[in-house]
Amino acid sequence: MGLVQWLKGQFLCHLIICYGFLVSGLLVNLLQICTLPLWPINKQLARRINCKLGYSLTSQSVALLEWWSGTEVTFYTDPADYQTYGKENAIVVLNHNFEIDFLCGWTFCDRFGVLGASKCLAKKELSYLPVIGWMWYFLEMVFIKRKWEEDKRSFVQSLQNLRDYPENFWFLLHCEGTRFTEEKHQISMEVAEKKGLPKLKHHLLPRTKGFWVAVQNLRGTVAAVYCCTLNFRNNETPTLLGVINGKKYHPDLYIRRIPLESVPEDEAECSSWLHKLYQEKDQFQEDYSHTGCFPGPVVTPPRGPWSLINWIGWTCLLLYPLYLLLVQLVLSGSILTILATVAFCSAVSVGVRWMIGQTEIKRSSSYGPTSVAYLMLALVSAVCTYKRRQSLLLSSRVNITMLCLMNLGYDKLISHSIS
Ligand SMILES: CC/C=C\C/C=C\C/C=C\C/C=C\C/C=C\C/C=C\CCC(=O)SCCNC(=O)CCNC(=O)[C@H](O)C(C)(C)COP(=O)(O)OP(=O)(O)OC[C@H]1O[C@@H](n2cnc3c(N)ncnc32)[C@H](O)[C@@H]1OP(=O)(O)O
Ligand SMILES: CCCCCCCCCCCCCCCCCC(=O)OC[C@@H](O)COP(=O)(O)O
Repeated sequence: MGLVQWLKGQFLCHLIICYGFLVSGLLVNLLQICTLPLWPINKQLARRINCKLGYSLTSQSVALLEWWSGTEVTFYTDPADYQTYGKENAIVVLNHNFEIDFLCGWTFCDRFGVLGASKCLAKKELSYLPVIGWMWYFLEMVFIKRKWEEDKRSFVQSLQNLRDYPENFWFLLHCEGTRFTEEKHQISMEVAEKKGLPKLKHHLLPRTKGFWVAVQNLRGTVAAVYCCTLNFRNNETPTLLGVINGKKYHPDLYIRRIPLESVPEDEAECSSWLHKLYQEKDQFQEDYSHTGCFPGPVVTPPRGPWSLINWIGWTCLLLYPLYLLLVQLVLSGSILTILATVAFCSAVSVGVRWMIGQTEIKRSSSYGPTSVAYLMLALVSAVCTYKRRQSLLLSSRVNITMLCLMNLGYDKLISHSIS
């Protein structure tokens, strides 16, 4: 192992990286707050400034991936489509299987100059993430609770707000709505079977409502759907911790441009269209597992220097005051102050570790019912069928069980199991 590679694995380096990310992030958040008075006066200028600020923070992660870990995303796409990337607004549909898929997404955005403005449909919990979540709020990211009845108003409003966005943006949608796990896959394939849809091997069954609503509300604003299929060579299972440790991964990304006019307007037709798209994506993944590549020529734009320049700039800017502070601390000779500083640094590193934890699939939410709930439902529905019309007492107990399940958020599945 070379010296540089050894250095990349050292805790001190990680501490410096995290310190830079956190402090620059908080400064970016502060500057974003300062743009608040500008919104009512010149909204478009405020948005542009926020895009630049967003770039300044997000591109640090791109630099980490591309320059620190040396990971290069290989792009497979039609050269004619390639000419349009970055010059139009688009809805990006991407599989949700990997812990660093968002980082690969950001690299893709950065290569085509839309990183600062790009958005995604994200679960509400992400909006509370310190630094990143707060930044997204100013970038007009669309957050949802993943409960349609509660989401529909704010979802549509947030999309409508994007109609006059002053910069080209890509809107990322993980239609599966949650990250792939074997358990969720099994359950979603049961739903597929009930709906008479073909089974998918590499994807969860897509949820179609969010896609349809996005397409309907962004017609005339967005020119195309970019169907993106991401995989990693040699069955790699990449992690953010691996990237921070300087581990190089080998992602392949297949992008197909589909003009928005070819997406049906009617909800049911749009839903079938999306299911068909996922069946095609599944076939691409299946072929990839045999051949190790996607169809279409490789067209990878070179990595740009700006993410690195920005990262080095922030690091230098923030390391100097840190250095002065440490020197003063040592010279002061106060044990109490030194202990307080150590405690503070430990708290920071625990905080960042917690943030990194949000990217880990093992901590994925239970969105989409768990198999335990599924088992309980099967039980409830069997009891219902057997005892229906027999005893008032029993049916009232079942009703109580159902009410409890509804409280746990499994109402959708209950109505399905009954129907
Ligand atoms: C390499 C990348 C390339 C490019 C990247 C480009 C750009 C990147 C740009 C920007 C990125 C910026 C930042 C991103 C960085 C980090 C963040 C990254 C990711 C965050 C992503 C997320 O948070 S994912 C979670 C949020 N997203 C979604 O949930 C979208 C999908 N969901 C929906 O669309 C849903 O429809 C809904 C949430 C809108 C509403 O859900 P609800 O359940 O209330 O209603 P539905 O109608 O969907 O549900 C009922 C129907 O569902 C059926 N059902 C039941 N169980 C299941 C199941 N397990 N699987 C599938 N379907 C199920 C049920 O039968 C009902 O069917 P009906 O036919 O009766 O309707
Ligand atoms: C220079 C850079 C240094 C980086 C230091 C590390 C700092 C930590 C960065 C944290 C970045 C957090 C981005 C979180 C994005 C997580 C996206 C994601 O994958 O969300 C999951 C949801 O889609 C679905 O949720 P589940 O239902 O699967 O649950």
